[in-house]
Amino acid sequence: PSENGSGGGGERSASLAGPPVLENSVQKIDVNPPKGTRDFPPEEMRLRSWLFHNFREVSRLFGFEEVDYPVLESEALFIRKAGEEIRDQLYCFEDRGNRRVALRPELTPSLARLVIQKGKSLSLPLKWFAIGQCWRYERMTRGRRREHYQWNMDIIGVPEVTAEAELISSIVTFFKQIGISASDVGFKVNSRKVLQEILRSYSLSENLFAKVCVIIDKIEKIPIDEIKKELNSVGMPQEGVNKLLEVLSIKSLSELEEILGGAGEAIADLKQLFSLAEKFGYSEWIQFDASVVRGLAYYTGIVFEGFDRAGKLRAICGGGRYDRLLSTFGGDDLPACGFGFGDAVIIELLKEKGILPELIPQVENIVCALDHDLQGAAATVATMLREKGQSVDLVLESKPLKWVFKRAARINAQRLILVGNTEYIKGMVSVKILSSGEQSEIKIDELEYDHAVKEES
Ligand SMILES: Nc1ccc(Br)nc1
Repeated sequence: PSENGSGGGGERSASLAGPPVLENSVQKIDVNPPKGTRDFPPEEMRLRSWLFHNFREVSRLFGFEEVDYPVLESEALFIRKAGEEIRDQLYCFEDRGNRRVALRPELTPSLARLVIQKGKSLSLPLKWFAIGQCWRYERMTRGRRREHYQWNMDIIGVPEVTAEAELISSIVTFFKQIGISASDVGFKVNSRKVLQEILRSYSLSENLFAKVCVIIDKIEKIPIDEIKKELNSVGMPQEGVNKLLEVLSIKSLSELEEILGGAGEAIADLKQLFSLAEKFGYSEWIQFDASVVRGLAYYTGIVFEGFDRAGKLRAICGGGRYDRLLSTFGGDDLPACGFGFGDAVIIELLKEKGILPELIPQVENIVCALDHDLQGAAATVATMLREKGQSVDLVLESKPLKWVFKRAARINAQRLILVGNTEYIKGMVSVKILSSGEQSEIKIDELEYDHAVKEES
């Protein structure tokens, strides 16, 4: 409540009438963020900024351009009928214009929408990256988060597996850049074309494909009998189910080749990817795993996921080829592949490994007037330093020196600059290097000051 009293009738001073009574005495609001969401106060924001800086640095190294889209999209962008969890948990609602809208659960459909919108004006290949907040509405029974930030990298217009190899290389680069090695994490790599070839060999219709992938993706989350039941329920005959489950347990490409024969695209793609991995220098990071299909309906080819070798955490990142997504929105198909990398599991991994970065607030100068009538001079000194690119925490009110030193230590200032009368009239300020304690008087113009400090009137 403000000191001049607020609420009905004339102004009242607090001293006369006791604490001000707010009109309709508003109930204290809940100061926590909405369920499943996070605030980012300075310490947490430093870690997030560090993570995003590393995402951006790798994206720059790979020549990707940054893009972004509205967090709010038409619900239609995410309505897929393959039984995905991401669909069941869509954060959707009807807006005041009676439009069905949703907070985006992922970024790829927005990318597809923008590519269709831009159409022929785009010169391929596109290499776009984004870091965006994504949402889900999950019953809080599981107490899981409802928002996270995802780094996405996508290559549009390249049908060759070189695109997937490049994307995995970018993630390897990111891991190495933050101190994670191939002994900490790996990538499980597969191709959905394996499944496609099996469905074809049982002359099962292609529209089973997405649903079967979504079911298989749950293979480590629900009992195998449930998996079989769901596969049967979407129309897979028992014989096909058994063959499928047999293929999922294959451990090597040569074994896969025996089962599928050497003519299929699945084997060719996977062989090319592993050969490229050799050339990129990240062979030790990847392994074939026939059971990996990922849970998004639109993947059509190579899929991969980053995992922690200790087996304690959920997938760190995941991605793959999605050559048919654009046509599901009425656009002309373009070859496409990409990945999503969330901001949560990676932090858990860094904590597990004990390699979270130590991020401290940093400011070069704290400037303080030693008495109130020098506040203007202090502002002038601060401005001069800032114009030279120096960061300054300017003390904005009269404070005892003890307070100033305490604040200087808390914000980790490198230099304390005191504007005091005796020095000031000589055009000087007192400078203390806080790490060494070394103190000296410096001419203000030697602080790279480019115009005379005008006498305070
Ligand atoms: N898709 C999605 C969105 C938000 C969170 Br938290 N997790 C997954």
